[in-house]
Amino acid sequence: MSDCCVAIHGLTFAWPGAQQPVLAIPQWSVNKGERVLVRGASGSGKSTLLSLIAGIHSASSGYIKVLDHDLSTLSQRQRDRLRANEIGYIFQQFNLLPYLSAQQNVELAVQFAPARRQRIAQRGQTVAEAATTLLNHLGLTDAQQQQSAQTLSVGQQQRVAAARALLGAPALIIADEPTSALDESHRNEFINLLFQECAEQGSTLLFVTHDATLATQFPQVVELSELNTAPQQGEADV
Ligand SMILES: Nc1ncnc2c1ncn2[C@@H]1O[C@H](COP(=O)(O)OP(=O)(O)OP(=O)(O)O)[C@@H](O)[C@H]1O
Repeated sequence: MSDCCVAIHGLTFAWPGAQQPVLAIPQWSVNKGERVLVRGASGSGKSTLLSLIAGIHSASSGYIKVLDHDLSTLSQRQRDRLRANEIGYIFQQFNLLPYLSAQQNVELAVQFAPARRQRIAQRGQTVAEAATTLLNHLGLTDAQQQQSAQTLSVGQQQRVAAARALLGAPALIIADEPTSALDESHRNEFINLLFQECAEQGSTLLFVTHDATLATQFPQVVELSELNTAPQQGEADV
């Protein structure tokens, strides 16, 4: 096993029907345990890049390796399994199930992820205990953990989404602009908690945002425009 968590080589990706690729990344890698911020303007392809790394969409050419697995050689089922076991995804809109409690939302993360359940068992915890531990660390009270997700504040929902991504220590945590709805102090506090939890369980963090002010929080910052050689919107006809 190499030190690489994500390795990209000669990647291009065009949406069906598009004349130009939205992404063309000759080379990029993220090592295990790193905390990387990818910054890019709205519409520059950040979410698209994350969906390719997560194996939700497939590259048009080139390869993406996640934990040494070349995604292009895996079947859809194998990609789904790799994503379930090794990638925790924090979505921009959190994607919580509104009528389930915070605790139930978190526990759902490992329902189809045997490797994540196994890592929890190896720590001597049940899934419910591990979910409670994470929600406690992320600052939700016992009462809040039993509330339905729809009755929580945006900041609390965001912490539930983070706990769901972290449960069972996936190798890679992907965060797609999860702080856009927060004020600066809550945003910084959330990022620090995320760093602590990733460090504790050895997860790599890949965080994308359009917000340049977040750069000071991260040990590594990458501008998507420096990775991506595809013509950006408005450049194609120049
Ligand atoms: N499902 C899709 N089908 C076709 N085009 C898409 C699809 N999703 C995104 N795009 C296009 O791909 C480009 C990049 O979109 P993407 O959502 O990856 O950008 P982003 O940097 O994440 O933007 P934002 O910061 O606003 O979320 C945009 O031009 C967008 O219109």
